[in-house]
Amino acid sequence: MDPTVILGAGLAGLSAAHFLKRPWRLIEKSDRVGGLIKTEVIDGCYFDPTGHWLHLRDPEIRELVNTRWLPGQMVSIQRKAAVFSRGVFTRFPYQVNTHGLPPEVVAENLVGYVDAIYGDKGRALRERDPRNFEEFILRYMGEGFAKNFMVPYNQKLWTVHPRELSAAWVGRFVPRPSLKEVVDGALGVGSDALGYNASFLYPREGGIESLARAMRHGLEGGEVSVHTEPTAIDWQARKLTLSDGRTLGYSELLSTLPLPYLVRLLGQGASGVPDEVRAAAGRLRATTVTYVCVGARGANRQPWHWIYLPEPEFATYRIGSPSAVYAPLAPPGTATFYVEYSHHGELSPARCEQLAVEDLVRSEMVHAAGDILFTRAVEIPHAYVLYDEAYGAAKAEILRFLEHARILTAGRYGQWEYSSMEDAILGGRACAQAINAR
Ligand SMILES: O=c1ccn([C@@H]2O[C@H](COP(=O)(O)OP(=O)(O)O[C@H]3O[C@@H]([C@H](O)CO)[C@H](O)[C@H]3O)[C@@H](O)[C@H]2O)c(=O)[nH]1
Repeated sequence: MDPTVILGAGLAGLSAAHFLKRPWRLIEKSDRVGGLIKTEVIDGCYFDPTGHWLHLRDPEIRELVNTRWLPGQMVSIQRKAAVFSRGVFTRFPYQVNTHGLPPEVVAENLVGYVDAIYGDKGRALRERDPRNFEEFILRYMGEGFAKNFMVPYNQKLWTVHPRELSAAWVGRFVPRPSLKEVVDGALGVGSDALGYNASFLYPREGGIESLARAMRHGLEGGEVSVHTEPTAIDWQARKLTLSDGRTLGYSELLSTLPLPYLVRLLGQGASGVPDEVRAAAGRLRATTVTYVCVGARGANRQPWHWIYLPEPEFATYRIGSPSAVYAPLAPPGTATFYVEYSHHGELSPARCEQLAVEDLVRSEMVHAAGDILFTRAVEIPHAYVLYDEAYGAAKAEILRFLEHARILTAGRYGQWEYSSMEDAILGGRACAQAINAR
């Protein structure tokens, strides 16, 4: 019998292989498994593709990570994140930590919040569901928070105005503060533990890629092929053509590849895809993120694990510091950073490296440009999926066809969604369980 074929050996693909109870074949284009769970070492400094901190909620996944995949090798870290705005650092999340900002900004945020939640001004929005992300912000935070943080920050992150996005992705990721939290935060007596990532896990050694390596090491019942990718999928014949020219039959197919790319592969197979599915794939959009890995002379000047930069004077939306999160990620006397740039179309690596140096110095994360030891820009092609007007219907059209073609998808790219590492592991598990039950 042909194996279950899994396309892509990121977390979702590795997880599916782990949970499958039938023979499987895992196909990965790159030279190693992990997808974005990849750690590069530059001059003794460890860099993941931006922040890859594990927040685990599912008991089975927590148990697997802590006792099977990386037993005794995870460190637990309390988040220290901040916002840099109006020349001061305030703690993350902005909406419950405004103490320290200029008083007129604090007042604008507070008055806007009270108006939105209790006042006449917010009544219309309170009486219906938000039609877009801007309305969500205004409904749950008010005009001050919108103007002073949420709109400018999210515009940079998503590359489009929040009114062009729905709020379908916000879930646990965007805190909706209570009055007490907002007031406590304005007075500087709030809790530091709000939000989904108040604490997180990270491997003691080897960066986040250790997790992918450990998952691969524990796999049984199948075969991993790296340096291999499909060039066409014939869904009626249940066959893939591979980059080396061979064909591979499958009994079940699970794809974790970016959804538009999967549609293209199906279009290149003998069975083809309907025009409307191809058109739907063309309507799916995502941002590209270029992050710049930076090493700087001297210890970290700031304690922050990462900072958010809402103001347009900074081209970056967020700067993170692996060495601040976990000191062994850099040699003693070196501070490391990832500086993130979101864009559509061309933004050259050289330009990002130049911007990163300017942004690091102006945000006071690094003392002077002369302290920079190295910069290296890396591009993530589909970093954040855009939940724009086309998103819901286009994705539904594609998923309907995939169901008809009996192809499952999982993961941030396979499901074309905004989600966490744990969500990818859970998605892989759900698909494996569905296949096991067939
Ligand atoms: O003060 C703030 C800052 C941001 N937001 C909103 O929260 C949304 C989510 O932000 P974040 O958690 O940073 O999003 P992301 O999915 O990119 O998070 C990954 O990166 C790390 C870490 O944040 C940086 O390394 C995190 O652990 C990962 O899951 C954001 O879109 C803002 O709209 C806010 O409400 N208040």
